[in-house]
Amino acid sequence: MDNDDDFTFCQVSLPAEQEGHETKKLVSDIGGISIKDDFSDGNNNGQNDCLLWNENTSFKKQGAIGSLSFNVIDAPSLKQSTDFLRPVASGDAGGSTKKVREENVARKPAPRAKVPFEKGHSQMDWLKLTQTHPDLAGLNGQSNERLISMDEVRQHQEEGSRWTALKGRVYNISPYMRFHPGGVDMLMKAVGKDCTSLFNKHHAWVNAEFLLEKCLVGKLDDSE
Ligand code: HEM
Repeated sequence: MDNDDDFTFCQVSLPAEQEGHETKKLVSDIGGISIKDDFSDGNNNGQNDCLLWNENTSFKKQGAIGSLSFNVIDAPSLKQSTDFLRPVASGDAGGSTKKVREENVARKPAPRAKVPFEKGHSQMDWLKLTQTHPDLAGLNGQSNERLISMDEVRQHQEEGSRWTALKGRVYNISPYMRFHPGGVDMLMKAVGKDCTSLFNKHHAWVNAEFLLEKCLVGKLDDSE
């Protein structure tokens, strides 16, 4: 082989008389092996190391083949993280594999509700706009640190000045409308309101503070 990174998996059949014993042995060995996705660059204190398992997993052995590194871990330490694969308690031991498969089919993730973005309205286009537009929030020189009441948020629902409160901050989301991956209609539900719970319901992982930084008009006055 010219390149160490090239490898091929192939299925190998064993002679019939060995198959039962050997297969059992291989299955139990495979149960204890897991491939580690090694993104660590030595500067991140191993923060990216646990992409495939949680940090409670104990490593028995580490090694490398060419540029691929691997860890052998205790199968029991995986027990917790693979709990979702286990069948519901049942007296039927023989049917358990089938049940596991059926459960996995039943647990399809909910379909994504993303809408295709219009030309020139990708997330990358939005980031470019935030770097170049002088006043996305429409502040006209006002400070974006003033306290804003919910009452004032409710009054801003007009094109060009649609406000929402999110996690204690008030944003003018008008310029972001057509860039929102969930669509304009969804984002309209946030206008004139505190949209924190709606936001968290759909995508608590989204970093709105960063995305809407340039749309900030003030801090929500929660003294009401
Ligand atoms: C106000 C600030 C908001 C920001 C900055 C924002 C941003 C985003 C981003 C970045 C995505 C893509 C997420 C991903 O690819 O994983 C997204 C998707 C989405 N957003 Fe929002 N969003 C906001 C508010 C809302 C609100 C209030 C709703 C609901 C009423 C909503 C509904 C959705 C939906 C349905 C999707 C598609 C979900 C999916 O990808 O599965 N968003 N939003």
